[in-house]
Amino acid sequence: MVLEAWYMDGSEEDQRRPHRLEPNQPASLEQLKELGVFYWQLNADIYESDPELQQIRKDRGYSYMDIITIHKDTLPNYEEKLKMFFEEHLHLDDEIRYILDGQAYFDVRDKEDRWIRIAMRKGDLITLPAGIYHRFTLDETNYTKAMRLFVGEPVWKAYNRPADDFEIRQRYMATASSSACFFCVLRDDSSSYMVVRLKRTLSCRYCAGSCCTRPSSWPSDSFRRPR
Ligand SMILES: CSCCC(=O)/C(O)=C/O
Ligand SMILES: [Fe+2]
Ligand code: NI
Repeated sequence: MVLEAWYMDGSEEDQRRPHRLEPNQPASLEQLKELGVFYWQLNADIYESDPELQQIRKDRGYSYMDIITIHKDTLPNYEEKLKMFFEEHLHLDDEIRYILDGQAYFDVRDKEDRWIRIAMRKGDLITLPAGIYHRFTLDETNYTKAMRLFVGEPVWKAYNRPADDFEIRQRYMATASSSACFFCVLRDDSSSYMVVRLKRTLSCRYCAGSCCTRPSSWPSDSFRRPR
C-alpha cells in the first residue's frame, strides 16, 4: 500500500471522517511534490535499526528524533492538543513525521487554497515544507504513534493562519509558484535546504536539473491508488 490523498469536501462535521468529495477527487504524489510535500514508505516494524531510515536521516540532516503516541490515555492534555493540531497553521521549519503505528490525516492547502487530505498509515514518512498551511487530525480509530524528526534542535511553535506576512510564507509561496526546482529557489538560504538535494527537475528554468543528483534516499515515487 502506498500513499493516498484526496481533495476534501467543505463540511465542518467530525474532522475524523474522510471528507472525500463525491465523486472522489484524488490528489497525486506529483501534485503533492509540486507543493513541496515529499513521501517515503518504510518498514515501521524495524524502525529502530532500519538502514533506509538511517540513510534518510543522514542525507537530510534529521539529527533530532522523538516519538509521540496520540491517544486519550497516553497524551497529556489530549483534547487541547488535538484542537491545536487541527488549527490551520504553518511552521518556520519543515514538519517531518513517520507513522510507526495506527493512522491519521495531514491536510495541506494546495496552490488554489483547497484542502488536500493525506491518509497517513503505518510506514508512511512525510515532509511538509516550512511555510505551508496545514493541519493534523486523528481518524476514526483515534490512535497513532509517530516519530518526529527535525534538523537540529526542534522548534514546535505553530503560527495559526493568517500568517501571510511571514517571510517563510512568502518564500514558500514563491517556491510553490515558481518553475524553478526547490533546490534552486532555496539555494541562497542558510537553512537545512542547503544540504537537501531534491528530485531532478528538468523543467527548472535555472538549472534544468543539473544541480540535482539522486541519492538513494529520495522520496518514493509510488502512490496508493484510491479505493
Ligand atoms: C503526528 S505529530 C502531531 C501533529 C503535529 O505535531 C503538527 O505540528 C501538526 O501540524
Ligand atoms: Fe535547480
Ligand atoms: Ni504542524
